[in-house]
Amino acid sequence: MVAAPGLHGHAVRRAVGAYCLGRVATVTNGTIRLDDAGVVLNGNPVWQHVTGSFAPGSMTAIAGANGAGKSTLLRAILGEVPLASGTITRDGLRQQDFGYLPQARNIDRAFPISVTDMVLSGAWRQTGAFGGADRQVRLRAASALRRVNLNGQADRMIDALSAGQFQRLMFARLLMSDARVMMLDEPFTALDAPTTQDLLELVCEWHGQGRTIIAVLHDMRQIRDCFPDTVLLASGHATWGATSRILTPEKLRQAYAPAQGAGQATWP
Ligand SMILES: Nc1ncnc2c1ncn2[C@@H]1O[C@H](COP(=O)(O)OP(=O)(O)OP(=O)(O)O)[C@@H](O)[C@H]1O
Repeated sequence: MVAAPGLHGHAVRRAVGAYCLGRVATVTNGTIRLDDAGVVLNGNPVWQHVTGSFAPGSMTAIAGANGAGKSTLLRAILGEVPLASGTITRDGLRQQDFGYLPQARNIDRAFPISVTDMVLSGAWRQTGAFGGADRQVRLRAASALRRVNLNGQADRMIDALSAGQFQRLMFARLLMSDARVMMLDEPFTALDAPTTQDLLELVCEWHGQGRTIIAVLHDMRQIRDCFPDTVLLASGHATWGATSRILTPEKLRQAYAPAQGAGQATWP
C-alpha cells in the first residue's frame, strides 16, 4: 500500500487497519476542498464563488493585494469565519490537524509568559489545556527551540525577544503542534534575510514530510521559487492553480493595480 503524501503514521495505520478488517475503508484523505465558497463580512462580500482544492502534501501560496481577503480565506478554512455560500470540506481532518500562525501584528507579545512555556503551549492538544508537560514533551520543546536557533533563550520572557526571535519562537510552537496542515499568515513579513531563509527552510522541511502548507505571502519571487501552487485573490474572486500559470504579469497587474501604493507586494 502506498500512502498519499499527506498521510502520517497514525492515519496510515488506521487505513491499513480498516483494510485488514475487510470493512469499507474510510481512508483519511486530507484534502481541503472549497466549492463555490463565499464570505460576507459586515454586509460586504470579501470573495465569492471560490472553487479549488488543497491536496494532501501540497504547498500553496495565497497572494493578493491588501484587503483582498487572504487572512479571511485561512480563517474560513479553519472554520473561524462562517461561509455565506458554498462549502469547505476537510476530508478526514480534525481541528487538531491544523497548525495556524496568525499575522505577527495580531499576537499579543506583552503577555507575561516565558519562551519555554510559549513553546509548550503549542503541544496543548497532546497535554490538554491545563495538563502538565511530561519529560518527553519538554525534550521536544527544547529540540524545537534548537531547531529554530533559539537555544539559550528558553528562560527569557517573550516580550524581551526581538521581532525575528519572536517569529522563530512561533515556528518552534508550530513544530510542537505536529499538525498535518500548516497555515501561515505572512510568516516572513519584516524579517531579515537570514531569519527568512531559516524559517523558509523549515517550511520546506514540513512540506518534505508530507504536510500540507498554505501560506499568505507578499513576495512573488519567494512564491515562484518555493510554492508550486498559488491562489491569487483579486476583485472578490480567486484564480487558483500552478504558480507559473497564476503569477503572470497580466494577472498580477489586475490583482494589484487597484491597491497601487498601498500594497506591499514585490516581484522581480
Ligand atoms: N472581522 C471583520 N469584520 C468586518 N470586516 C472584516 C473583518 N475582518 C476583515 N474584514 C474585511 O475583510 C476584507 C478582507 O480582509 P483580510 O484581512 O482577509 O484581507 P487580507 O488580504 O488578508 O489583507 P492584508 O494583506 O492587509 O492582511 C477587508 O476589507 C477587511 O476590512
